[in-house]
Amino acid sequence: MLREDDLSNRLAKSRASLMRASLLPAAKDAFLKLNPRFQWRNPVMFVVEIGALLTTFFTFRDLLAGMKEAINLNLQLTLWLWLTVLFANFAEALAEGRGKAQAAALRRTRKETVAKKLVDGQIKKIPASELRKGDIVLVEAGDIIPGDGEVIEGIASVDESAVTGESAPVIRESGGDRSSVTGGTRVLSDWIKVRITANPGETFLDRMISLVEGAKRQKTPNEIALTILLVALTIIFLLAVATLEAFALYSGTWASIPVLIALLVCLIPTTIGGLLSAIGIAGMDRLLKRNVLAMSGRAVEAAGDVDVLLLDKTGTITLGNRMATSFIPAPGVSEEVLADAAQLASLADETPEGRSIVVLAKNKFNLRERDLSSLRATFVPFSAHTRMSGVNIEGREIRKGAVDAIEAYVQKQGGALPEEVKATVEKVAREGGTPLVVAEGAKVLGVIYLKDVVKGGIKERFAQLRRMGIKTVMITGDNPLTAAAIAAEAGVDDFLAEATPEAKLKLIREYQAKGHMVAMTGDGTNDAPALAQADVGVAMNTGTQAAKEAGNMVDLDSNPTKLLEIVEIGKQLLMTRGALTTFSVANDVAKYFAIIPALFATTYPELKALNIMGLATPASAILSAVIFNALIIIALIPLALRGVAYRPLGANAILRQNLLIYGLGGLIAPFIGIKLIDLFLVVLGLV
Ligand SMILES: Nc1ncnc2c1ncn2[C@@H]1O[C@H](COP(=O)(O)OP(=O)(O)OP(=O)(O)O)[C@@H](O)[C@H]1O
Ligand SMILES: [K+]
Ligand SMILES: [Mg+2]
Repeated sequence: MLREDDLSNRLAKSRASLMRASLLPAAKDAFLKLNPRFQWRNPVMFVVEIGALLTTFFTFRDLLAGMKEAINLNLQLTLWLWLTVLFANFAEALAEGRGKAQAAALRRTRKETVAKKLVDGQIKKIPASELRKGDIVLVEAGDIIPGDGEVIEGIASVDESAVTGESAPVIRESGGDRSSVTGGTRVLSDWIKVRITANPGETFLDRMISLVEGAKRQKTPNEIALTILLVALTIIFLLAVATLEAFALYSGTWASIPVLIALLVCLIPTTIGGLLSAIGIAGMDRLLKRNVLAMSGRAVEAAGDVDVLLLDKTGTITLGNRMATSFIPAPGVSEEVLADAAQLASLADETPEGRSIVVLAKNKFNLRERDLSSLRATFVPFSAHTRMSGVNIEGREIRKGAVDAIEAYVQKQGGALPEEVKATVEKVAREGGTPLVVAEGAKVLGVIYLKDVVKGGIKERFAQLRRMGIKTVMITGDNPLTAAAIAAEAGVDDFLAEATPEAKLKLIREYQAKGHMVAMTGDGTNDAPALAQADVGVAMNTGTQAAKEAGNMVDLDSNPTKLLEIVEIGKQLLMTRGALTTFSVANDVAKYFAIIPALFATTYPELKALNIMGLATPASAILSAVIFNALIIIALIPLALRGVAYRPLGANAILRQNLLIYGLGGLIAPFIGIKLIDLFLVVLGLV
C-alpha cells in the first residue's frame, strides 16, 4: 500500500515538473511556428498573421511619416494581433510537448544491444542493429530482447516496463496469442528463441517514437471539414469588413486599416481555429496516458463515434486462462484411458488449453509426458478454423475439439456421438464451461471440462455502455450454450457463437452496412482481418505481429476492457471540439454586437442607444475586443488539453447540454470580458 502511494506521488511530481519544463520550450516553439511555411496550415491563424504583418507595416509607416495621431492605438493593436497568433501556436506546441518528452524517454531505452544470433545451432554475437527479418536469436535471463519478434521456442518472464511503464513482469511463450515480444524489453527468467519480425528502424519502438512525437500527424477528415467551415466564415467576415471600409470611406469615418484588420480578427473564428489542433493532439495524448497508442488521430475520432463493440469471450469477458478441470469419460471408457488419449493429443499443443490438459492428466493419473519425436507421431495443431487438434501416432488417430467439429469428424469415419456424451457436453456448456470432446477414430472417448471465469465488474461496465447507447456483442469460437451462459452472466446485449474468423469479419461488415461504427479488440493472427475491417481495431501488445499491424491502436497493457476507456476518450474528444466550436462562434456573434455600435457611435449618434456596454471610446472598444479575443485562447488552453467534463449520456442530451453551456456562455462572456478590459484600459490610461 505504502509503496503504491509512494509511486503515485512520484508520478504526480514528475508530471508536474514535466508540465513546468514544457512551458518554456512551448513558448519558443510558438515563435518558430510563425514561419509562414507552418502557419498557413492553420488558415484562420494565417489570416491573423497576415493582418498582424499589415498593421505592423502601417504603424511603422505612420511612425516614420510622423503621423502621431493614432500611433498609440495602432501600436497596441499590433502587439495584441501578434499575441493572438502566438497564443494559438503556444497551445499547439504545449499539446505536442508532452508527446515529445515521452519520445525522448523512449529513445533513452533504445540502447545499442548485443544479439545472440543462432547460425547453424551456434551462437554468434552481433549488434542488434544488424539483425534482419527472419533471423533467429536466443535471449536468456538478463538479456535485452534485441528486436521485435515472435517466440518460436521456450517460455520466459519479461520485463516490458521500458515500453509499457508497467513494472509487473509478463509471460511470453511460443504458440498461442502471447508469443510476440518487443525489442528493448528484458528477459527476467528462463530463455526464449525469437524469430525477428522487423528490420531496424521499423520496430515497434521506432514507430512508437515517431507517433508520440506527432511527426506524422495528419489532419483528420473531421478536422479538415471543420477547417473548411472556418475558412468559409473567415471569407464571409472578410467581405463584411471590406464593405464596412467602403461604407466608412463614404461616410468619412476614421476607420483606419489597422482598426478594420482588428475588427476582422475579432469576428473570424480564432478561438476554435487556434485550439483545434491542440484538441486533437491532446486526445491522442490522453490515450497515451492510458498506455494506448493510436496510429492516427482518425482512429481516436472514430472511437468517439463507435456504437457497436465486438468483444472476444476468452480473455476479454472471461479471465482467459481456460484450464482443464476434469475428464468425463463416455460409457464403457475408463477415465484413465480418456486422460491418456487427451494427453497424447495435447503433448505438442502449445495453447494454454493444451498445456493444462497435459498437466491435469499428469496430476490425476501420474501420466508422464512422453517424447513425441521418439514415438514417430504427427501432430495436428489447433486452428480457429477446424476448432480441433490432435495427433496421429502408430496407427491411432486421436482428436480433441469443439463438439460440432468432433461430431463431424467421427461421423465421417462411420461413428456417432453417444447420447450420454451429448448430455455431458450440454451440462458443461450450461455451466459456462467449454466442453472439449475427445475421439479416437470413430470412437468418442469422453469430454474434457475447460473452466474459465467471468471477470469481476464487467457487468457494470456493459450497463454503462448501454446508457451511452453502445451495443455490446460477444463473439466466441465456443458452442452456443456456453456462449449463452457466459453472455447472460456478463450482461452483453448479444452474442455470436461458433464464430470462425470469417464469421467475425462478416458480422463487422453487416453492422457497418447498416451504418454502425464498429470497434473490436483482438490479439490472434486470426483476428487480423477483423481488426483491419473494424473502424476501431485495438490490438493487444502481447498479441501477434499480424494483429498489431492490422489494428489502428495498440494497447500496451494488453487489457481488452481498455476498449471501453478508448471509446470514452474518443467521445470526450468530439465533445470538446464541439463545445469549443459552439463557444467560438457564439463569441464572434456577440463581439459583433458589442463593438460595432461603439465604433460608429461618434459618426452616427443614433447608434449611441445601441452602445449598451457604454464603452469609453471607439478606440477602447476595438482594443478591448482584440485583447479579449487573444486572452480567451489562453484561457481555454487548459480545457482544450484536458477535455470537457465527460458523462456517459446519449448523443442528443449531450448536444442540448453543450448548446446551453457553451453557446450561451459564448454569447455572454464577451460582453463581460470586453467591458472589464475597457475599464482597465481607461484606468491605466492606455486609451
Ligand atoms: N487447443 C485446442 N485443441 C482443440 N480444440 C480447442 C483448443 N482450444 C480451443 N478449442 C475448441 O475450439 C473452440 C474455438 O476456440 P477459439 O480459441 O477459436 O475461440 P474461443 O477461445 O472459444 O473464443 P474467443 O474468440 O473468445 O477466443 C473452443 O470453443 C474449443 O471448443
Ligand atoms: K475571433
Ligand atoms: Mg481463443
